[in-house]
Amino acid sequence: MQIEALGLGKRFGRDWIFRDLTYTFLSGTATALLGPNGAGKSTLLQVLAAYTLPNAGELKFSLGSRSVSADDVAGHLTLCAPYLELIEELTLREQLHFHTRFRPLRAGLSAAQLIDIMQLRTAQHKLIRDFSSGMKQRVKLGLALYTDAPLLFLDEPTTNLDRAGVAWYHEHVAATTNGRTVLVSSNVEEEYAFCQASLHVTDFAVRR
Ligand SMILES: Nc1ncnc2c1ncn2[C@@H]1O[C@H](COP(=O)(O)OP(=O)(O)OP(=O)(O)O)[C@@H](O)[C@H]1O
Repeated sequence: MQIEALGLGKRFGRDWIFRDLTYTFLSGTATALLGPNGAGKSTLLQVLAAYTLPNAGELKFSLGSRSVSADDVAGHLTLCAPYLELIEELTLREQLHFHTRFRPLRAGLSAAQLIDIMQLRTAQHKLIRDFSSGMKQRVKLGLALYTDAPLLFLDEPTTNLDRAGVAWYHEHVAATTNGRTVLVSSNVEEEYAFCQASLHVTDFAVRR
Protein backbone atom coordinates (compact mmCIF):
# COMPACT_ATOMS: atom_id res chain seq x y z
CA MET A 1 0.00 0.00 0.00
CA GLN A 2 1.21 3.50 -0.79
CA ILE A 3 0.64 6.46 1.53
CA GLU A 4 0.93 9.97 0.18
CA ALA A 5 1.09 12.83 2.66
CA LEU A 6 0.40 16.27 1.19
CA GLY A 7 1.11 19.32 3.36
CA LEU A 8 0.29 17.29 6.46
CA GLY A 9 0.14 19.07 9.81
CA LYS A 10 -0.83 18.09 13.34
CA ARG A 11 -1.22 20.29 16.37
CA PHE A 12 -2.35 19.81 19.95
CA GLY A 13 -4.01 23.00 21.11
CA ARG A 14 -1.87 25.80 19.71
CA ASP A 15 1.29 23.72 19.38
CA TRP A 16 2.08 22.36 15.95
CA ILE A 17 3.94 19.04 16.24
CA PHE A 18 4.75 18.96 12.50
CA ARG A 19 3.63 21.02 9.55
CA ASP A 20 3.87 21.06 5.75
CA LEU A 21 4.90 17.43 5.63
CA THR A 22 4.81 16.22 2.05
CA TYR A 23 6.18 12.72 1.52
CA THR A 24 5.28 9.51 -0.30
CA PHE A 25 5.68 6.22 1.58
CA LEU A 26 6.21 3.86 -1.32
CA SER A 27 4.56 0.49 -1.48
CA GLY A 28 6.93 -2.30 -0.43
CA THR A 29 9.36 0.09 1.26
CA ALA A 30 10.37 0.19 4.93
CA THR A 31 10.78 3.72 6.29
CA ALA A 32 12.16 4.79 9.66
CA LEU A 33 10.44 7.76 11.36
CA LEU A 34 13.21 9.42 13.32
CA GLY A 35 13.60 12.21 15.85
CA PRO A 36 14.39 12.78 19.53
CA ASN A 37 11.92 12.15 22.39
CA GLY A 38 8.82 14.26 21.96
CA ALA A 39 9.57 15.11 18.32
CA GLY A 40 6.26 13.69 17.11
CA LYS A 41 7.13 10.23 15.72
CA SER A 42 4.25 8.41 17.43
CA THR A 43 1.86 11.24 16.59
CA LEU A 44 2.86 11.05 12.93
CA LEU A 45 2.46 7.26 12.97
CA GLN A 46 -1.06 7.61 14.37
CA VAL A 47 -1.97 10.20 11.75
CA LEU A 48 -0.59 7.97 8.98
CA ALA A 49 -2.60 5.06 10.42
CA ALA A 50 -5.72 7.25 10.08
CA TYR A 51 -6.31 6.77 13.84
CA THR A 52 -5.91 10.50 14.42
CA LEU A 53 -7.08 13.23 12.08
CA PRO A 54 -4.52 15.76 10.81
CA ASN A 55 -5.23 19.47 11.34
CA ALA A 56 -3.86 20.38 7.90
CA GLY A 57 -3.17 18.72 4.59
CA GLU A 58 -4.38 15.41 3.32
CA LEU A 59 -3.53 11.74 3.09
CA LYS A 60 -4.06 9.48 0.11
CA PHE A 61 -3.93 5.70 0.48
CA SER A 62 -3.75 3.34 -2.49
CA LEU A 63 -3.39 -0.37 -3.14
CA GLY A 64 -2.04 -0.75 -6.67
CA SER A 65 -4.25 1.49 -8.81
CA ARG A 66 -7.16 1.38 -6.32
CA SER A 67 -7.56 4.18 -3.81
CA VAL A 68 -8.44 3.23 -0.24
CA SER A 69 -10.49 5.51 2.00
CA ALA A 70 -9.13 6.50 5.41
CA ASP A 71 -12.05 4.62 6.99
CA ASP A 72 -10.84 1.37 5.43
CA VAL A 73 -7.16 1.70 6.31
CA ALA A 74 -7.51 -0.12 9.66
CA GLY A 75 -8.44 -3.33 7.83
CA HIS A 76 -5.17 -3.19 5.87
CA LEU A 77 -2.95 -2.26 8.81
CA THR A 78 -1.25 -4.17 11.58
CA LEU A 79 0.43 -2.25 14.40
CA CYS A 80 2.69 -2.91 17.36
CA ALA A 81 2.94 0.02 19.78
CA PRO A 82 3.48 0.60 23.51
CA TYR A 83 0.01 2.19 23.83
CA LEU A 84 -1.77 -0.87 22.38
CA GLU A 85 -2.78 -3.29 25.09
CA LEU A 86 -3.28 -7.02 25.01
CA ILE A 87 -6.35 -8.44 26.75
CA GLU A 88 -4.96 -9.25 30.18
CA GLU A 89 -7.87 -11.51 31.20
CA LEU A 90 -7.22 -13.97 28.35
CA THR A 91 -4.66 -16.73 28.10
CA LEU A 92 -2.24 -16.50 25.19
CA ARG A 93 -4.16 -19.23 23.37
CA GLU A 94 -7.46 -17.33 23.87
CA GLN A 95 -5.82 -14.06 22.77
CA LEU A 96 -4.71 -15.70 19.53
CA HIS A 97 -8.16 -17.14 18.88
CA PHE A 98 -9.78 -13.77 19.61
CA HIS A 99 -7.36 -11.99 17.27
CA THR A 100 -7.83 -14.45 14.40
CA ARG A 101 -11.63 -14.08 14.55
CA PHE A 102 -11.12 -10.57 13.17
CA ARG A 103 -7.76 -10.61 11.41
CA PRO A 104 -6.27 -13.47 9.39
CA LEU A 105 -2.71 -14.63 9.94
CA ARG A 106 -0.30 -14.92 7.02
CA ALA A 107 -1.20 -17.68 4.58
CA GLY A 108 -1.02 -21.18 5.99
CA LEU A 109 -0.07 -20.12 9.52
CA SER A 110 -2.12 -21.51 12.42
CA ALA A 111 -2.48 -19.96 15.87
CA ALA A 112 -0.54 -22.91 17.34
CA GLN A 113 2.32 -22.36 14.87
CA LEU A 114 2.42 -18.65 15.74
CA ILE A 115 2.69 -19.52 19.44
CA ASP A 116 5.69 -21.70 18.54
CA ILE A 117 7.20 -18.85 16.48
CA MET A 118 6.79 -16.62 19.56
CA GLN A 119 8.61 -19.36 21.54
CA LEU A 120 5.79 -19.23 24.09
CA ARG A 121 4.32 -22.74 23.88
CA THR A 122 4.90 -23.43 27.58
CA ALA A 123 3.01 -20.20 28.43
CA GLN A 124 0.05 -20.71 26.08
CA HIS A 125 -2.44 -21.44 28.88
CA LYS A 126 -1.15 -18.67 31.16
CA LEU A 127 -3.09 -15.40 31.55
CA ILE A 128 -1.52 -12.51 29.64
CA ARG A 129 -1.76 -10.59 32.93
CA ASP A 130 0.92 -12.89 34.32
CA PHE A 131 3.33 -12.48 31.38
CA SER A 132 6.55 -10.54 31.83
CA SER A 133 6.84 -7.27 29.90
CA GLY A 134 9.24 -8.90 27.42
CA MET A 135 6.83 -11.82 26.85
CA LYS A 136 3.99 -9.35 26.21
CA GLN A 137 6.13 -7.47 23.72
CA ARG A 138 6.92 -10.71 21.90
CA VAL A 139 3.16 -11.43 21.65
CA LYS A 140 2.42 -7.94 20.34
CA LEU A 141 5.21 -8.18 17.78
CA GLY A 142 4.26 -11.72 16.73
CA LEU A 143 0.66 -10.63 16.13
CA ALA A 144 1.73 -7.54 14.17
CA LEU A 145 4.37 -9.27 12.05
CA TYR A 146 2.35 -12.39 11.27
CA THR A 147 -1.07 -10.80 10.59
CA ASP A 148 -1.80 -10.73 6.89
CA ALA A 149 -1.85 -7.00 6.06
CA PRO A 150 0.04 -4.87 3.52
CA LEU A 151 0.76 -2.10 6.06
CA LEU A 152 2.94 -2.82 9.08
CA PHE A 153 3.58 -0.06 11.65
CA LEU A 154 6.08 -0.63 14.46
CA ASP A 155 6.38 1.95 17.24
CA GLU A 156 9.45 1.40 19.45
CA PRO A 157 9.38 -2.31 18.57
CA THR A 158 12.16 -3.62 20.81
CA THR A 159 10.77 -2.04 24.01
CA ASN A 160 11.29 -4.47 26.93
CA LEU A 161 13.13 -7.06 24.81
CA ASP A 162 16.37 -8.65 26.04
CA ARG A 163 19.24 -9.57 23.69
CA ALA A 164 17.57 -12.83 22.67
CA GLY A 165 14.31 -10.93 22.07
CA VAL A 166 16.06 -8.37 19.87
CA ALA A 167 17.66 -11.19 17.85
CA TRP A 168 14.20 -12.77 17.55
CA TYR A 169 12.83 -9.41 16.31
CA HIS A 170 15.52 -9.19 13.60
CA GLU A 171 14.89 -12.75 12.45
CA HIS A 172 11.13 -12.30 12.17
CA VAL A 173 11.25 -8.82 10.64
CA ALA A 174 13.46 -10.32 7.92
CA ALA A 175 10.92 -13.14 7.43
CA THR A 176 7.80 -10.94 7.21
CA THR A 177 8.51 -7.48 5.78
CA ASN A 178 9.23 -8.32 2.16
CA GLY A 179 6.72 -6.56 -0.13
CA ARG A 180 4.98 -4.73 2.72
CA THR A 181 4.90 -1.02 3.44
CA VAL A 182 6.61 -0.77 6.82
CA LEU A 183 6.98 2.26 9.10
CA VAL A 184 9.21 2.08 12.16
CA SER A 185 9.01 4.88 14.72
CA SER A 186 12.21 4.74 16.70
CA ASN A 187 15.38 6.31 17.97
CA VAL A 188 17.18 2.99 18.46
CA GLU A 189 19.34 2.29 15.42
CA GLU A 190 19.17 -1.49 15.64
CA GLU A 191 15.33 -1.35 15.45
CA TYR A 192 15.26 0.40 12.11
CA ALA A 193 18.57 -0.57 10.46
CA PHE A 194 16.69 -2.76 7.97
CA CYS A 195 14.71 0.21 6.60
CA GLN A 196 15.48 1.45 3.09
CA ALA A 197 14.34 5.05 3.76
CA SER A 198 14.09 7.47 6.64
CA LEU A 199 12.14 10.61 7.48
CA HIS A 200 13.17 12.99 10.27
CA VAL A 201 10.08 14.43 11.94
CA THR A 202 12.14 17.41 13.12
CA ASP A 203 12.54 18.48 9.47
CA PHE A 204 8.83 19.37 9.67
CA ALA A 205 8.85 20.85 13.15
CA VAL A 206 7.53 24.37 13.60
CA ARG A 207 10.13 26.74 14.99
CA ARG A 208 8.83 28.68 17.98
N1 LIG B 1 -3.05 13.65 23.01
C1 LIG B 1 -2.14 14.60 23.15
N2 LIG B 1 -2.46 15.81 23.65
C2 LIG B 1 -1.55 16.80 23.78
N3 LIG B 1 -0.24 16.67 23.44
C3 LIG B 1 0.14 15.49 22.94
C4 LIG B 1 -0.78 14.39 22.78
N4 LIG B 1 -0.09 13.34 22.24
C5 LIG B 1 1.18 13.76 22.09
N5 LIG B 1 1.32 15.05 22.50
C6 LIG B 1 2.55 15.86 22.45
O1 LIG B 1 3.06 15.79 21.13
C7 LIG B 1 4.49 15.81 21.16
C8 LIG B 1 5.01 14.62 20.36
O2 LIG B 1 4.74 13.42 21.09
P1 LIG B 1 5.06 11.99 20.46
O3 LIG B 1 4.65 10.97 21.45
O4 LIG B 1 4.47 11.92 19.09
O5 LIG B 1 6.65 12.05 20.32
P2 LIG B 1 7.70 10.91 19.99
O6 LIG B 1 8.66 11.47 18.99
O7 LIG B 1 6.99 9.65 19.61
O8 LIG B 1 8.43 10.75 21.40
P3 LIG B 1 9.16 9.52 22.14
O9 LIG B 1 10.44 9.26 21.38
O10 LIG B 1 9.43 10.06 23.50
O11 LIG B 1 8.21 8.35 22.12
C9 LIG B 1 4.89 15.81 22.63
O12 LIG B 1 5.17 17.14 23.00
C10 LIG B 1 3.65 15.30 23.33
O13 LIG B 1 3.54 15.81 24.64
